[in-house]
Formats: sequence, structure tokens, C-alpha cells
Amino acid sequence: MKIDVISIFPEYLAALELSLIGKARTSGLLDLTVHNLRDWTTDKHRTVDDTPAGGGAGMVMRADVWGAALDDVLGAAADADADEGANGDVEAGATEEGPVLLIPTPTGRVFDQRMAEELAGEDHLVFACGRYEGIDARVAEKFSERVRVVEFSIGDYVLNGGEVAALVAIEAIGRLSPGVVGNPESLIEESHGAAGLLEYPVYTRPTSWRGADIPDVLLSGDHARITRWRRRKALARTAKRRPDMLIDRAEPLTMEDKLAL
Ligand SMILES: COc1cccc(COC(=O)c2cn[nH]c2)c1
Repeated sequence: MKIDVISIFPEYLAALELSLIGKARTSGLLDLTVHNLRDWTTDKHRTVDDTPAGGGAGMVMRADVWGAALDDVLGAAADADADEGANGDVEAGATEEGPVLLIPTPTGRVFDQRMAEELAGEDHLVFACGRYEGIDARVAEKFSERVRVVEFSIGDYVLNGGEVAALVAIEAIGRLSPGVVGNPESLIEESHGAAGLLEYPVYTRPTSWRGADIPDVLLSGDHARITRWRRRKALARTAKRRPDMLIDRAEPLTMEDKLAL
């Protein structure tokens, strides 16, 4: 998978050189490049923003600078000159192939494990990290004529820029890419995973710690019993903390599940 990130603070993305994502980059599993948006400016001061049309506080990021950067980074898929059909119509919008342009924004669709799974199957992701009051709306509008554009939010709060949201999404997506996580098994029982429940509580040595012991069942060696216990704990935790996850389930609850609630 190829990932490009465009930001005025490329050093913010240095965390992607560490740990699993860092190893995936070294091994070539993940081809990740961070770009400085200012490299596409043409003025002496390398200006990327201007005052908001219609007034208001703060600054807005310029469409011309973002357009130049995205034309380069998205490559052929986003060629600015539309290919006209025989009757002169501009070719219809974005296709299911080609790169996906991802824009972190408080106004976006909420990023969740489903979206991470969908995006993990893509060949090329381009993250446009906005700052200030955001990016000129014509950028998402015009590029959506050429590529798939996903404006996404990582939660209902406002950050100073999209870099942190891009780090969250890249980690959530990257770890699902084949080969990035050593043992794919560990991806199955996770919270928000296939079971559609929060994960059960986990324990390890020491067996006894400050008067609290590991639940006996986990030391019993009876794997069927352990599996049942873990399912019951996952259900109880989900019912208590995220009852919304028990409604409209892809995986309906079994009778044993319902009895455990
Ligand atoms: C592109 O326009 C803007 C405008 C304002 C802030 C940001 C940074 O993203 C967030 O604040 C965010 C992302 N998910 N939850 C919050 C982007």
C-alpha cells in the first residue's frame, strides 16, 4: 500500500517512523511519504493561507496551493484537464480504482473500524492535513470529480490540524494491512472486530497482585470454558459501556448471549 501525507508540519508525522508502521515501511510493506505543502507555494513567503471570504476569524488554506500539491501527489488519476467524451461531456466522476483523497475535518464522516477495514484494501491513500479554519471548499469539490474524496472525523472535537487525525487513521489502517501485524490472529478478537463487541478483560502474571488474583477459569486449561467466559465478559462490558453496539448487529446475539446479559 502507498500512503502520501501532505502537511505544513511534516515533522508531526515522524511518529510513523516508529514501531509497527516504521517496520512496515522499512520492509517495503508500506510505501509512506510525507510532503511539505509549502513546497508547492510560489511566493517568497511560501504562503499557504489567506483571510476567509465573507469575513470571520482565522485563515483558510488556499485552493491553488493545495491543487498544485494534490495534482502531483495524486498523479495521473487526478489530471486537471478533464478527458472529454465524444459528445464533449466531461467524463463522469471518480472510479472505484485509483487513489483515495482523505481529508481529516470535524465536519467529516466518523472514522471507525469499518472504514479502516475498507481503506486497508486500497492501493493508494493521500491524506491532506488542514490547519487554521480549514481548506478552501473547492478543493474537495473539484477533486471529487476525479478521485474518491473522503472527509473524515476521528471524533466530535476540534483539533488545530489534521495531522493527529491522519496519524490515528494511518495506524488503524496500516495495522490491518497484510503482513504489518505479526500475528493476524490478534486482529480477530479485538474490540470493534468481527464479533462486534468490546474485548474481554485481559490478565497475565503475576498470578496474585495486591490481593487480586487472575480469575481461576483462565488458569483451568479448559479452553471451551475459557471461550464461554470471555464471551460473557465481552458482552457484559459492551452492555455496560457501549449498549449502542448491541443494537442493529451484523452478528445477532445467540440465546446464550442474551441469557448472559
Ligand atoms: C480541514 O478542515 C479542518 C478544520 C479544522 C480542523 C481540522 C483538523 O481536523 C480536526 O480538527 C478533526 C478531525 N477529526 N476530528 C477533529 C481540519
